[in-house]
This record gives sequence, structure tokens and C-alpha cells, in this order.
Amino acid sequence: MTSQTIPVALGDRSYDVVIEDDLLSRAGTILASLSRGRRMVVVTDENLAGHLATLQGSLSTAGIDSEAIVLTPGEGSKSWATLESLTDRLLDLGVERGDHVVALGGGVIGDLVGFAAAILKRGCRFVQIPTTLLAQVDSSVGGKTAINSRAGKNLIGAFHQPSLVLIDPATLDTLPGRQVAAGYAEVVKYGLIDDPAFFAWCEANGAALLAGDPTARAHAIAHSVAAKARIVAADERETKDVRALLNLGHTFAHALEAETGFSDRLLHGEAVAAGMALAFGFSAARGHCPPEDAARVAAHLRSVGLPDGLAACGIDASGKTLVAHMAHDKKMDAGTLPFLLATGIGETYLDRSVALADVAAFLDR
Ligand SMILES: NC(=O)c1ccc[n+]([C@@H]2O[C@H](COP(=O)([O-])OP(=O)(O)OC[C@H]3O[C@@H](n4cnc5c(N)ncnc54)[C@H](O)[C@@H]3O)[C@@H](O)[C@H]2O)c1
Ligand SMILES: O=C(O)C(=O)C[C@@H](O)[C@H](O)[C@H](O)COP(=O)(O)O
Ligand SMILES: [Zn+2]
Repeated sequence: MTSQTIPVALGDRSYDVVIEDDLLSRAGTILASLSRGRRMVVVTDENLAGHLATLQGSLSTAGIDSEAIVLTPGEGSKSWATLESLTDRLLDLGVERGDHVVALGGGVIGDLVGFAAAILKRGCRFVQIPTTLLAQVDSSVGGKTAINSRAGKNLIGAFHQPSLVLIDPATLDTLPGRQVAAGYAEVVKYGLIDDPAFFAWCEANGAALLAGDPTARAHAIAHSVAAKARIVAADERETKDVRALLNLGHTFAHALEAETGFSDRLLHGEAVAAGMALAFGFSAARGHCPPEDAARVAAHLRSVGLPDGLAACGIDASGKTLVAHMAHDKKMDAGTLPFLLATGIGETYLDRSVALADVAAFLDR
């Protein structure tokens, strides 16, 4: 059994990310130390019945009673309606501020439960047990929690750090291939941001990872978590132009997700893949990035079946329509939208001189 613990250093909000195959079956012992002998509430979705049973069995063995709240899967659950019913149920179950609610699932469950924990009784504790590749490499770490609103993606939320993140890579054995590929887009992101050697590792090992190779999977998860922990520790609340790098491709991605109605037609990770290819393409079109680098990014995404642009997402909306979605981007500052652009693979920066009309014209090409 190999186990790795990666600390997220945030002063009195610091916590550990523990990565270990089959961790779910011994999670009860670890969680018992947080539960103060009280019943724990696990929030999950309908696709996770098997993993929920393992976790509840493990809690029971550790002498902890548990209650499950099982939600409808999918991005639609990051909504006011689900947040309201979830907080009502947590209150009915008597959750106290010192209690830890457990989020067992993908990024949807993690973002929603994290936000519910941030506001319940002005803040209770929560633990992330991510079960998708995307959630294991990205969303479970860093404390961004949110729901979507009519105006767009993640617009209502809070920074609220978990107390602990337990990653069991073996839970990915049940994850559908399309979801694994979508999560892989956020893995590739770490290479593109500031780690060209890791992008090269992705080019060499991405196919094996997607095929379920446990060694490639373990390396990708640990490397991604360490990268995210480093960036979050440097700029927890995205105020220093550091954490914003994790948003590479996301201004485009969130517009694409809005255009497809936050539906299964385009998963978040797929939108991020297309968004990163567009960010590199736009950087090349502006003469900032060698076109060969933009082509290399698109080629790798295509090689693993991820979309590399609008056409591959089946989106034929005009540039003007897509740019209109971007007006609500959280990075908007005094009417200007900083864009994450690249000077090459592993070299990204925030550019505050981009005119949205130029983005629209690029998208129309
Ligand atoms: N907070 C952050 O920093 C952050 C980072 C990246 C993404 N996100 C958010 O995460 C969300 C996407 O998360 P996601 O890609 O995990 O999607 P998801 O949570 O919708 O999960 C994808 C699907 O896989 C199913 N599933 C989960 N684990 C499974 C397993 N082990 N076996 C079988 N099925 C399983 C789920 O039921 C769901 O149908 C988006 O809303 C995105 O905005 C947040
Ligand atoms: O943790 C971050 O910071 C990220 O930007 C990670 C992204 O992958 C994630 O999709 C995040 O939710 C997007 O951030 P947002 O602030 O644009 O909602
Ligand atoms: Zn993302």
C-alpha cells in the first residue's frame, strides 16, 4: 500500500491531502478522529451507491453512525434549488458548526457541499472525498465552492477550505471513460500553466492514464495535487495574479458551458480542453506564442479524444454571443477582462490588454 500525504499550507486553514489506493475502506478510522463521536452526514449522488456503501461500512466499523443524503447527479445540482434542499436537510439532521459534512463525489458534489458548509450556521467543517479524476486532481483542493446562477458559472460561492481531502484513486475504476478524459484536461492544464516537462510527461503517458494504468494515474494525481497546493498556498483568494493561472482556458470554457446550458452535452473538463486550445490559438494569433506550441497543445488534446476548439464541441455560436457570456467572468476588473494567455507551453500570464471585440473576431474565424 503506497500512501502519500500532500500538505496544503494555509496557516490556520492548513490541511492534508491523503492519496492511497483503497483509502475509502479505511476512511472511517481517519474520519472518526474528526467526528467527536457524533453521527456523520455524507452527501453524494445517485451514481455512487457502491462507494457510499464502502464508506458507510468503514464508518460503522470505526464506531461512527452515518446518514446519507443522495442527490441527483450532474451540473444541474449546482443550483439554488438543490442548495436550499441540501441545507434544509443538513439542518434537519442537526449538523453543528463543529461537525464535518463529508462530500463524496465529483466536482459537483464537492463544490455544492463545500458552499453549503460555508454558509450553514455561518460555516461548518467539511471533508472532500473526490471520486472523479477531475475532483481528485483539481476541485477537491483549494476551497473554491460555488453554485451556478442564471448569469453564469460559479457566480455564487465562497472560499471555504476543507479540513481534509481523502483521495482513493481506485474509486476511478468505476468512472466512465468520457468522465476520465474530461478530468484529464485539468491534468494537462498544470503542464501548460508553468510546467513544460509535465506537459511532455502527459504527451508520453496520457493514453496509458486514460486506459486506467495505475502508475500513470497515481503520478498524475500526486503531481497535480502538489501543483495545485503550491499555487493555492501562494494566493489563496486569487488576489495576486498567481491562482488566476489555474483559470487557463476557463473564460472560454465557462462561455461554452453557458452556451450549452450547463448540460451533459459539454462537460466542464471538455470545455476546459477546448478553452485551453482556444487560449493558445488566440495567443498565437496575436503573435505572442509560437504557432507550433498552439498546434502541439491541440494535437495532444485531440489525441486523447478531447475537443480542441468550437467545432469539436459542436458549437456554432457567433463570437459576439460567446463573448457576451464572458461579461460575467469573476476576473472582470473595472470593466476589463484579464485573459490567461501563453508565450509558449508552460509559460502563461494574465494579459489585461485584450479587447473583447478581438476575442469575438478570433472566435468567428
Ligand atoms: N472548486 C474547484 O476548484 C473546481 C475545479 C474544477 C472543476 N470544478 C467544478 O467541478 C464540476 C465538474 O466535476 P466533475 O467533472 O467531477 O463532474 P461530476 O461531479 O458531475 O461527476 C461526473 C459524473 O461522474 C459520476 N461519478 C462520480 N464519481 C464516480 C465514480 N467513481 N464512478 C462512477 N461514476 C462517478 C457522477 O455521478 C457524475 O455523473 C464542475 O461544476 C466544475 O465547475 C470545480
Ligand atoms: O482552483 C482554481 O482557482 C481554479 O480556477 C480551478 C478551476 O479548474 C475550476 O474550474 C474553478 O472552479 C474555476 O474557477 P472560477 O473562479 O472561474 O469559478
Ligand atoms: Zn476547471
